[in-house]
Amino acid sequence: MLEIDGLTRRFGDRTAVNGVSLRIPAGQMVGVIGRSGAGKSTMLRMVNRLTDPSDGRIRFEGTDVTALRGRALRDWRMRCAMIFQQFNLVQRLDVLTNVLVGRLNRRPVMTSLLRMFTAEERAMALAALDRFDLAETALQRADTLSGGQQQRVAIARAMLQEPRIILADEPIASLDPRNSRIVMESLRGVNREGITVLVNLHDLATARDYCDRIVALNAGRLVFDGPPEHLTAQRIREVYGVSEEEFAEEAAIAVGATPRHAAIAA
Ligand SMILES: Nc1ncnc2c1ncn2[C@@H]1O[C@H](COP(=O)(O)OP(=O)(O)OP(=O)(O)O)[C@@H](O)[C@H]1O
Repeated sequence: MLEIDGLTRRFGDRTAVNGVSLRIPAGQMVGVIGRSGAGKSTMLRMVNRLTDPSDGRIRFEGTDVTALRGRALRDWRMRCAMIFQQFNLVQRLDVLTNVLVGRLNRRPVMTSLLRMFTAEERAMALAALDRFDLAETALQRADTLSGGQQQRVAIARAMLQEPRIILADEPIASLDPRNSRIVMESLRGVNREGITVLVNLHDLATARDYCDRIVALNAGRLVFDGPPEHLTAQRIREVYGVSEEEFAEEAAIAVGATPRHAAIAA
């Protein structure tokens, strides 16, 4: 269980996340939605402690994540893998090594990359690539892969961390509809193994299609928390004061993506 209580983050006089409380049982797939600047990224980054909260508490299975320091904080970050919109692969390294990077935080010093990994770890990395249909790309440089393939490599890398939670910040915003589907299916696949997934999405339809639960933020506050079927077009209008289409367009422009309905029409 991930417990978030009164989580708040201020940047100067701006409150990016404002008193958010959530209980997320292990194994849930939670979609986080909201307009640009609503605080979605800040919330995810606080869970992983890339950003420190100004107030409030995060607990995971009884451990106070907000108080972790040093080694314990590094261990938490390993258990709580992040996936980003821009994949964050090391472009000049091959795909296999990029996946093995998921094991690196277990090691004190970075020396020669490949020699540091055991045969067992390399087998794990290959199995992860194979699972996402990427085994044949293992020895290619990362920058020769398509965006969708790179994002799947990022998911494979996250899996090598043996995470309990995956935090995905707009993982499909740079992808076309087909690759978006493949990546969302990959995330759903790992979720079905019992890994909790929190995924920021600008596209409501995707959130509805893939998530068990939707959490909506508006100006840092939690304004909706429930199953996808409760997030009706009318509810969107009540919460955000705009139609679902306007919401989608605005959010897509903010993350530099194409709204799904526009992409399909194109
Ligand atoms: N490091 C920072 N310094 C100052 N302000 C910040 C910082 N990070 C975020 N903010 C501000 O906090 C608010 C929430 O930003 P955040 O990126 O979390 O929103 P978001 O919902 O993820 O938006 P988007 O979908 O546009 O990425 C915004 O007003 C943003 O400008």
